[in-house]
Amino acid sequence: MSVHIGAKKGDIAPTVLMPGDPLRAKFIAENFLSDVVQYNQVRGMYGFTGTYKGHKVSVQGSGMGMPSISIYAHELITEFEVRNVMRVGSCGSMQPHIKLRDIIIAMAASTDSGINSHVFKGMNYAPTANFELLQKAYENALKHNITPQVGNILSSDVFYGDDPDEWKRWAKYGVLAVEMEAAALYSIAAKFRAKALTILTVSDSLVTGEELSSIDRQESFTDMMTIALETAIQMD
Ligand SMILES: O=P(O)(O)O[C@H]1O[C@H](CO)[C@@H](O)[C@H]1O
Ligand SMILES: O=c1cc[nH]c(=O)[nH]1
Repeated sequence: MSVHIGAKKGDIAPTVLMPGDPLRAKFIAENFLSDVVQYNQVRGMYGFTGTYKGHKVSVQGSGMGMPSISIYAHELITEFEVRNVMRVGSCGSMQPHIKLRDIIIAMAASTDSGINSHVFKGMNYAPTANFELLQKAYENALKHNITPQVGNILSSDVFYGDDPDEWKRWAKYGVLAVEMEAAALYSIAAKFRAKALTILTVSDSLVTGEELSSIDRQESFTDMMTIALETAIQMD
């Protein structure tokens, strides 16, 4: 057991899907996995292990924001020998051509957070996805007739900011969308030589102001879940 994950060694698969929402983790386990065992309910941050097409896969909620995902990613990798982590999250589109429910694969994650500038003493580290996971996820998306947007995203510390136009600074430089965890996940995975990827579904548009409901965010992003699971079983 680690401080925040109440599992025994061996309870968690080497490849883990990580939604921010623990109820999205439950949805994935209940609807996509067989022979499911719940290994964690500490702090309500559910974690499950099951099989997908005969391969062992786990799904672990990360919570919202970089401090939260940092704790879970650190413990998964350093205490449970997890080697591949795929975040499956929601995001807000910053580009007019990226619409609600589109899929984004985050090749890189810019950030407004102080976490890495603290570690790198003010210099700028570039949190980057693992290429093997990215390539496999992209190909699996195409096989399912989904064409994902691939590029740079913003991992922000702020959901409700003061400046309603702040996002335009990032959009001007081609950043596709905003979420709140990928930069920390990529940095921690790199530090411990694990592989990480973030796949996102657009739940809001900062361009148009459209947004999906919380139940949609919890249960309806099945294309993203399928891409991640198809990729997971190629990592055995
Ligand atoms: O849907 P999840 O995976 O939680 O991701 C996004 O949603 C939350 C904000 O509503 C943040 O965690 C953000 O990154
Ligand atoms: O972090 C997030 C997630 C979804 N939508 C947003 O606008 N921000």
